[in-house]
Amino acid sequence: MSELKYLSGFGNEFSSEDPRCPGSLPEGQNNPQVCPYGLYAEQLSGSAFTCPRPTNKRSWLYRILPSVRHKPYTAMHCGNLTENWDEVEPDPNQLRWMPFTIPKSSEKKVDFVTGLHTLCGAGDTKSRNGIGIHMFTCNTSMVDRCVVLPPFSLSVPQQGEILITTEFGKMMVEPNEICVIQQGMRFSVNVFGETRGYVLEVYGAHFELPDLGPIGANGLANPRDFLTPVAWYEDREVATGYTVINKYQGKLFSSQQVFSPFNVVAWHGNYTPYKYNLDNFMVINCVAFDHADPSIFTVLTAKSSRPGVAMADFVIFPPRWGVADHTFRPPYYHRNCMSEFMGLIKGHYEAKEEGFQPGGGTLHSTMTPHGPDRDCFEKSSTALLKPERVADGTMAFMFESSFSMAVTKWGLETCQRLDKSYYQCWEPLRKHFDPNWRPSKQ
Ligand SMILES: O=C(O)Cc1cc(O)ccc1O
Ligand SMILES: [Fe+2]
Repeated sequence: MSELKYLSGFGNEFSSEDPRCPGSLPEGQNNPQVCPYGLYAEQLSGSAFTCPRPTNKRSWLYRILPSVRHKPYTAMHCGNLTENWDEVEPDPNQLRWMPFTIPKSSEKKVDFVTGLHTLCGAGDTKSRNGIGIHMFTCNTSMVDRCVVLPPFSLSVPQQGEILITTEFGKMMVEPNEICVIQQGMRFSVNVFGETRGYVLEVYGAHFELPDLGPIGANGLANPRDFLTPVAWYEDREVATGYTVINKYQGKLFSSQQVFSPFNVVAWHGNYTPYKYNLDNFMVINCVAFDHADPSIFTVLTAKSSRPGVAMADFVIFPPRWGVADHTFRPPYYHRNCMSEFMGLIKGHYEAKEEGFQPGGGTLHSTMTPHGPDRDCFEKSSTALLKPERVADGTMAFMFESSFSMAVTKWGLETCQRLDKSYYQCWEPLRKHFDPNWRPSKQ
């Protein structure tokens, strides 16, 4: 496959034409009486028409046939995808999952949609307030089918690259990259072997770059490093039927059409899919003493209506220097009013060298205590505090959410990956309290 091209920037007003059709973007207006090349104009609105300019998102697609040319939707089997948060009793325990099992293609062919499994979440898509966290484990490309999700979804491939064909063009997303497919965008996923990753769905808010405050104009995830695909179309008739899968109010529906939906010859607008390579994150961290909160590592945030409170933040723990003086450097022990789901793309996580593996996960729910295991505590309390590389060759991440999430039956039982011994990593923590301790005289 030849190198794919991308447009750089975050939330820009982009425009793109498939080079096979020069002049396919109408000039000076969105709705000419007749579009160039006999295309149909279609608007994709990602925000209410009336949103203030900074949050108004829409794109115009110029396509061979409009999306509306399809047979009625019919309900389809949802597999392990759910939005039912009452399947099992609430569980406030610290939860850890071993790497989620990827089906062997010799045994069962599973594509991206069939391979989506809901792990935890909260809220509902009807009121557009909530989130869902899913794992995808698959081994086969989607053939003549695509999917459209109502929420905004952020995908984190962990094993195997994924080629995502969208109405805006194609994106190759490798482990250590993430991609965002926005509400209502149709996409199809090609894989090249056994593939696994994480998906965060946010029901009602766009992902934004966090404000930088006193950091200044640059840093963290820089806008220019976000990449949007360029227009690519196929004029392909599919006599046997092309299936468009629509996730609607938490359930899957399918509809048939006789042509590929990737028939957009040109488009313009500020509502697009995009990808981002986590190596481009400009890390800010403590250079004197104490442990800064992980919000300094926020790549993207989906804000709630409460100032400073996210429906979900996407936070990473990238390779960096640890230099803090007279400080316990690893994550502190804590209880958080936010929920913390963590995944691991590669390597290991500093607070737990063992047990938390790439392709697995942890959930520390609202106010559930957690922190370093015994080994980490003992080592870091006595370590010589010289400048040290932290997390080299690793990439852990966190979906941090203000929702108190429910875990699904699949997550607690069916997947059979729950590590029942997780709590034991804190059992060996012992007392160091010494009532006779006195400050040493300088
Ligand atoms: O729980 C965790 O491991 C994530 C985390 C990391 C950190 O550096 C500080 C707080 C925090 O929740
Ligand atoms: Fe935490």
